Amino acid sequence: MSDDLRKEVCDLHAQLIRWGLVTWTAGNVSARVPGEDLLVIKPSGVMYDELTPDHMVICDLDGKLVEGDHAPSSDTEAHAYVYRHMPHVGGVVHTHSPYATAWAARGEPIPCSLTAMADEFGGDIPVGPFALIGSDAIGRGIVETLTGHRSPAVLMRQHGPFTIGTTAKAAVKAAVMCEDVARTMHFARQLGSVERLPAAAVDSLHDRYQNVYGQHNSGKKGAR
Ligand SMILES: O=C(CO)[C@@H](O)[C@@H](O)COP(=O)(O)O
Repeated sequence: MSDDLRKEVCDLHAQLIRWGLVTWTAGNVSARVPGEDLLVIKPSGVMYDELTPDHMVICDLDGKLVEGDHAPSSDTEAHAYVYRHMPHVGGVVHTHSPYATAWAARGEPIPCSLTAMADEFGGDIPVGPFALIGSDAIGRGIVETLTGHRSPAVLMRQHGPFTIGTTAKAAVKAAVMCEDVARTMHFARQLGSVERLPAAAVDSLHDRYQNVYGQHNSGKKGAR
């Protein structure tokens, strides 16, 4: 198990704090261990400013602890279920970011009315079913909702956002962008009615952003 992956997952937890996506110990980030039926995730209930790479625990894809001195995150089984059923997913994130969680509290999908939503989500951000914590029920809801959907984010009803990505960094980015558009759409809705973008525009914007935007063609590393 590479210590690099433990450090990467630990550092990504700091991004949840940086972008205001979590309070106290809420939220979690995991990464699939390449080539292994394993995942790396934070320990349950440990303060973010205490987290170190050594705190990160390794679990199998049934959510069972394989390596580590701490009990794994409460959401480990949910993350594990996603990895078992969505082979392209390399990272899963859960937050309680306030604006996205307010949409989840109402059980209302965020309508795709912004070019930024078309770029990152390829359409609305959908709502998944309410599910109790501590089993794979949340994972089932994530997979049911996101399978066949372009969005990397799902608002689990009356709970909060979960995001997926080909890497843990991509899943964190989706969580950051989910909260950003949730906030903007909240203000837009407060001040007036909103209209979805035309489907053809959403397709064009999503394709450009996913395949052209940034340094795709320069061979240079970009933020992505
Ligand atoms: O919302 C939940 C569980 O889904 C919180 O308990 C979660 O955000 C944080 O739990 P952990 O500290 O990762 O066990």
